[in-house]
Amino acid sequence: MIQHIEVFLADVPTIRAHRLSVATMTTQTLVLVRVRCADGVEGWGEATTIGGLNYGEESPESIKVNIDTHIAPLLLGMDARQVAKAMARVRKVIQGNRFAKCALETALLDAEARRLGVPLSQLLGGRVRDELPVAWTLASGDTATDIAEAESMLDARRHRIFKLKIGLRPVAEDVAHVLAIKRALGDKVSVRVDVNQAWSELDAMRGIAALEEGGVDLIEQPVRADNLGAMARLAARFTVPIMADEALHGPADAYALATACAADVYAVKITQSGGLGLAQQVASVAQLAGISLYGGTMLEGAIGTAASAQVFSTFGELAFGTELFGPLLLTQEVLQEPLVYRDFMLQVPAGPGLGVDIDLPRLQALCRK
Ligand SMILES: O=C(O)C[C@H]1C=CC(=O)O1
Ligand SMILES: [Mn+2]
Repeated sequence: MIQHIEVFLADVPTIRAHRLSVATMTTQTLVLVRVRCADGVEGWGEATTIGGLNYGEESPESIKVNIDTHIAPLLLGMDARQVAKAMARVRKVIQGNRFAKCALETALLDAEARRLGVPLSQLLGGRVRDELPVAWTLASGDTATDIAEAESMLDARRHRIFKLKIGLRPVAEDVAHVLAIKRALGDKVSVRVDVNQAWSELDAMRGIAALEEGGVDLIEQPVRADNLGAMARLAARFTVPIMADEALHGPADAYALATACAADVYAVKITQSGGLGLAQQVASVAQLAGISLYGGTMLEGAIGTAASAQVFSTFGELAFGTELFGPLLLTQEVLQEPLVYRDFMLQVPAGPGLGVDIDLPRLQALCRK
């Protein structure tokens, strides 16, 4: 039986300022959910988002208050082992709140997989890979700093895929910044850009032409999420793949984007999809439509990153790898044993449930009082 649900908000400083077109982050607020069951088993989930309300329509505070006030009461007393039934109840009466739903589904599946002594991926059909390629985001705002950071990641054999955050400066300046980095790093790396919706369609036509010419491998969400027409025209016009990120909020969007031929690649995120099963449905739609996959992040800490890894490990195709580097952007560890990154890969945890264990005293020390 589901006995207790608790939401923790922890403000963790980042290792450096992280500049996106919608926000500059110097701390990340981890939103963690613990579900305790009557049989003594507990599970954890994460609903972390980016930039308060700058990126999406759920903030850390709204997620906590909505779970505490509206969602937890629906779940308390239900059979903890019937995860699908519990989530069906929540989905029937709660509109939106995808991040909260994802965290709760994660926690329930973590608990059930621990009970069964299997990795969470086993409850999702089983994994087809045990490690995932991991991109790093260069977003210091300074070209030379970004190049030095990338070189050190290459030397440490941690990352060889780099995503550059652009869209804040004029198009010509952003293009010069990206191409300087691409020239400095050469063909041994993959350089990609994320515009976070900042460009008009005209900006995008100019910017993408230059980036494609300069050898950039992927263009993420160049224009507004709701402008599927522009996404489709850009995808048809350019050879460099166009990736949907903010436009993708679960299977219905995946279907609409596929129907509109509005993306070549999907950035699948478990929170944006509304849960682990729904993220798998997004992948199924992509597979049916011939769209490639990329495992995205909302810069979650270790719990959300482990949950994402469990899901992405089940994807048959993952042509563009993942960006599951969230914990590496944070100055504080919340796990007893950190996730393992080596040889440009994240090892998908193999133990029961999420395969990671929270260090509760450490987390509590970081939590808002
Ligand atoms: O993809 C986004 O828009 C959000 C996020 C993912 C990596 C990163 O640096 O920011
Ligand atoms: Mn993005």
